Amino acid sequence: MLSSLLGFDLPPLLLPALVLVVTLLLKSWAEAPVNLPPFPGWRVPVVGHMLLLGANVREKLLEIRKTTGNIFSLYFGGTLVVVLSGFDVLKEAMIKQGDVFVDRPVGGVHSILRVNSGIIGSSGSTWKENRSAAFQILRSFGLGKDAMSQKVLEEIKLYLEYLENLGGQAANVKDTTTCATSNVICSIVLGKRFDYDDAEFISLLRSHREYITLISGAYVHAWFPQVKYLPGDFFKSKRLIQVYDEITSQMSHFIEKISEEERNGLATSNFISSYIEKMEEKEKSGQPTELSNHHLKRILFDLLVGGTDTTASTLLWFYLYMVHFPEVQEKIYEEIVREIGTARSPSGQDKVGLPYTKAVLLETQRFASILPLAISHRCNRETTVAGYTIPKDVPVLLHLDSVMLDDKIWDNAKTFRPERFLKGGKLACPEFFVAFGLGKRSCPGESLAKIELFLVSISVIQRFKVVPADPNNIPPLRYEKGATCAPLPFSVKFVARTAA
Ligand code: HEM
Repeated sequence: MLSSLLGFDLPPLLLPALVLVVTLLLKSWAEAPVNLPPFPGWRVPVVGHMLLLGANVREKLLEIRKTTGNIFSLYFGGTLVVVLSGFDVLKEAMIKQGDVFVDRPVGGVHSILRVNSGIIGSSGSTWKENRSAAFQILRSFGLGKDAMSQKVLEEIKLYLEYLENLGGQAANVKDTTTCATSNVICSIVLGKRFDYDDAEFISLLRSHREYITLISGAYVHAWFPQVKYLPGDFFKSKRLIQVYDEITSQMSHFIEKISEEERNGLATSNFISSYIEKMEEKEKSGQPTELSNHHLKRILFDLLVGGTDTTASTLLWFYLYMVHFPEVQEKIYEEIVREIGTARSPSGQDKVGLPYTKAVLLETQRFASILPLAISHRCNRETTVAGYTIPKDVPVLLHLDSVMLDDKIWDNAKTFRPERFLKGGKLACPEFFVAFGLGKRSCPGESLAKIELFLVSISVIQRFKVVPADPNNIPPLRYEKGATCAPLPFSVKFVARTAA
């Protein structure tokens, strides 16, 4: 009938396919809740807006913000997601309605990885009790106090020795820098550090990085979990689960080892023993508790993965910027010479001074914006933000990039200019600096990260000049894709200042 109307024959499957597409479109329109934040374009059946986002999601989201506004909706496959951009909208949601946006999404990738546990992946009372217990224990080990600077300085001594031994030769210091930052956490959590050439530990750290890279592509699994049943591993979902299992089994191994040392009276004081003690005390007293071995395993994962890669990536960006902006490096060195000199090593007490160096570190974090979408949240009841309705249980992305790289906030945001963090020679960090997130879930490791970044950077620049391996071929300012954006692998030289 249709063929005779058109005057030509339709391919046999075209008509049913057209009917299916139209039905899916009508169904998705009919189902869409009213007054949602606007969409940037058509929702394609099955894939939603995934094709619109393309391969460079980071650039695309910044572009969508320009055309669609500070709050917009997207469909990742069949899953509705809301993106919050710009400081005012983020503040309205994360600060003014902190309790509504405090939880993490459930389902999709979260259930595949069984991650509704520990700190980063949990919600509700599990999250509250475990985050509070973990950071209470970390504070008892000196987090946020001078004792922490001491631990960091012990590691820096060995890190500087390693750089010295490079003898000014070009090197990619990624593994060692990651190992050094991880050692600071390991010394508290496990009561021990690892040598920079410990192949097993380096392999564990590389697994962490692989996990961080793969998890950023995890939305494919979130909207289409069945991909794990497809032959092959095109979407890397099987590899993601494998890496996750490898890391968690390593965490179980750490717990078993410490428990055994504890039984044999050999354990030095550490986070694991303190957590188990806290958990047993609560159990004995009959108090209901969400502390458990299962959560402990995931907390170790959170602290080692969350606390290592972020700090190490920031330090790598710092080295890269020093090579790109040698005049900034020289100003840091002049400040170090003026305030500390070259005869003594930096100490925790120096953190009250060196405003220019601290401004450079803030600018490094702003410019690199290593967690462009933070970690996804969930709206736990229907609410309104910027006049739009966000339905209950919708995953919410915090578009930190939109704040850190906003020309309206930072004059000429795409230029590296540490002076923007100085006022009358003093450090001034405005509330728009959201590298550690904002609201109830903001980074609990901020004080540790800041002291590590500060002490490592001044210790390195006091002793070495960071120069390009090849002055005619400076490594580009490009990032590796992942949940955190580390710079692409690069080599530089650490030339001893006395020889420079
Ligand atoms: C430069 C270094 C770091 C940066 C830029 C950074 C940034 C962030 C950001 C943006 C979040 C997400 C906030 C949100 O969900 O809204 C976060 C969460 C978190 N960070 Fe950090 N972080 C750093 C270092 C650390 C360190 C050293 C530790 C460990 C001591 C740590 C532990 C955590 C944990 C456990 C969470 C999850 C908090 C929760 O879900 O309640 N981070 N961090």
